[in-house]
Amino acid sequence: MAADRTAPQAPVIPFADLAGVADLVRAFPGPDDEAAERARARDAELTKPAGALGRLEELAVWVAAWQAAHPPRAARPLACVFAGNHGIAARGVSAYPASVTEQMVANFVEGGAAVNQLCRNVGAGLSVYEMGLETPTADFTTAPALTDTEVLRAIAFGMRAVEPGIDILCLGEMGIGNTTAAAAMAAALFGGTGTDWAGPGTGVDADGLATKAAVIDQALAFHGAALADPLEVLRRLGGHELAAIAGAVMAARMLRVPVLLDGFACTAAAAVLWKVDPAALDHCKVAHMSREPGHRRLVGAIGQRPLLDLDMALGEASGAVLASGLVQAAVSAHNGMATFAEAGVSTREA
Ligand SMILES: O=C(O)c1ccc[n+]([C@@H]2O[C@H](COP(=O)([O-])O)[C@@H](O)[C@H]2O)c1
Ligand SMILES: Cc1cc2nc[nH]c2cc1C
Repeated sequence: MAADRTAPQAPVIPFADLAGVADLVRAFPGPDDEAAERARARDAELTKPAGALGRLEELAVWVAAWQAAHPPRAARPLACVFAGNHGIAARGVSAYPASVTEQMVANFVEGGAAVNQLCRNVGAGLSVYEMGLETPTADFTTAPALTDTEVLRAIAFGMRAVEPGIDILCLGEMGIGNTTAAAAMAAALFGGTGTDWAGPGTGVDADGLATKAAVIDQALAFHGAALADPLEVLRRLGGHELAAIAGAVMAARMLRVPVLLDGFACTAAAAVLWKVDPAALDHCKVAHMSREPGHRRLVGAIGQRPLLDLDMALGEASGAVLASGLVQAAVSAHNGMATFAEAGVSTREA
């Protein structure tokens, strides 16, 4: 399946500043308790020992609660891959040149990337958003990665990517250098040094890993106390695609679409909102545990337990799309199974 390619337009920016973004996050709607209760009640009637479908049962209830609907739906997943370039890539922190970001966008559009095949497998749509690839972020060791206007525009752009009518949103990114940005963001949000959070990314050698840790430490020292504000972490250390992911997470909450988060960079972008309000990611599940070592630490910090653990470290929404198949399985079982009464199966003995 080929991807839709969408060039950045100038979205209407619905906030005056980052404080307005934080206000919206703190005012997020909660889950629909009635839909969740209906899902739990139906689950208790289905022909299986109580709890025997394990986390699939919890997934069906979670989808109902955040869609505010019972029965839950999962037939229409949409994957959104945001692509951005990073000034820090010029510092030798990736195994690949920055030109690969644009080349992989072309590959997504042609249908040749892993995510295209994974989308085909679950019937997901795929939209690829180029976030001004000709304009990388500034090198965050000497300046904020994004200006105020750039970060607000990228958040607003990501918000617009959430199409009404979709059942599940799978978020992912493409951006050479962005595991360094993600590691810096994680260190700023949750403490620790470059060494604690840097990993191989696309496969840097020992020198590359040492460079990564060093640039993260330089960035933490350069930005200092300004990093106490989580949305400043996104602006100063993040990137266009990472801000867009944060915006998409926000819009999905408002539009009642459950979200699957992909690997390290995607989770780091979402973690900014968790730091604003720990309830902000309750409509999101980390889809898989990335092989990138910082991801394990990061998902622990935001209290998540990934659905899958397959030693993947690809990005491009691949793990999120795979996990959407699991959500579809959970919802199919929930909606389609017979109840004990319908099937004439004896219930548990008293
Ligand atoms: O999803 C992950 O956890 C993941 C781990 C390592 C690498 N990646 C992908 O590789 C790119 C970033 O790696 P790097 O080495 O350039 O920082 C970016 O396009 C990501 O989608 C993704
Ligand atoms: C080839 C390649 C494909 C990717 N997909 C997501 N990130 C990527 C990074 C590289 C280098």
